[in-house]
Amino acid sequence: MRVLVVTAVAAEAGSVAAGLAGFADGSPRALPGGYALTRYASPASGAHTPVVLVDVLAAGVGPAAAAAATATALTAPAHEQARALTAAPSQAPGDAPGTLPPYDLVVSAGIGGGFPSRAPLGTVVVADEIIAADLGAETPDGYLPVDRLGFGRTTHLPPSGLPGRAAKLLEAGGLPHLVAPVLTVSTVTGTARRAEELIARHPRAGAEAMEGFGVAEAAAAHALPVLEIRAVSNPVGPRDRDAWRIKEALDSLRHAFQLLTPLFEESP
Ligand SMILES: O=C(O)c1cccc(C(=O)CC[C@H]2O[C@@H](n3cnc4c(=O)[nH]cnc43)[C@H](O)[C@@H]2O)c1
Repeated sequence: MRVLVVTAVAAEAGSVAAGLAGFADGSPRALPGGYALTRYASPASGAHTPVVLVDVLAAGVGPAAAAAATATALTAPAHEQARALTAAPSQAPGDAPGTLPPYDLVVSAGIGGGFPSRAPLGTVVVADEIIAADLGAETPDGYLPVDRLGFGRTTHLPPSGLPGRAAKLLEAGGLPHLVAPVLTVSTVTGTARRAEELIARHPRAGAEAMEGFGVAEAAAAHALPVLEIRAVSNPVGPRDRDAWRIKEALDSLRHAFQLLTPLFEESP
């Protein structure tokens, strides 16, 4: 299994990496465009245990940065192979030194805002839908998402069963969690009115964050399955910076990845 985990910032990438207990830490790899990812490899614990490679990438904040960095990471094998073939034309692409492998699963991970009645601080929300919640048009009759305008889509679905398998692992580890839609927004919610609007449109939503849909768009362009994992750092609602619990959320994120590693040994 080869997994690409995309976070927004280095602190989130650090929590993901710290959760990959027992994994060997590879050196950072430079990608085109100035991106860098770090590879972690599971220990080979037996002849029949597949080695899991997890690449962790800090992509920047927001859906556009997330999509750009994820797409770059997903096309890097082609870049790397082309470069290796130019250097040594007789070499088969799969054997090229420095070749980055393709991936089996892409995961958007980080902290996020939780809708307080269902995802209080510290809860880990596993997305069963990844929804672009502000990609559309305002009209006198209300908001219209882009798909209702006849363009593109606003929802990506993880493979059926995968969020449930993730939830079982979190349950077994005693980590508070919820399987629910995660909204992707370009503007962090800062009023009760906006939070109510979002809930009216997406009554099952558990959390909001700023990258999931961008990561999912890039994964979909490469026909790869996607998952989103968010550890709640603050409530969605009126802006209150004193209410942020970033350190605790980063710790929940670390714990979540510690518990989720068996998921990466199965195919999605
Ligand atoms: O200035 C504020 O009021 C404010 C409130 C919450 C978060 C921010 C950020 O700039 C963090 C963006 C960063 O973290 C994720 N995140 C965390 N909480 C939320 C949230 O409530 N809504 C949306 N995104 C959130 C996000 O994915 C970004 O990577 C500022």
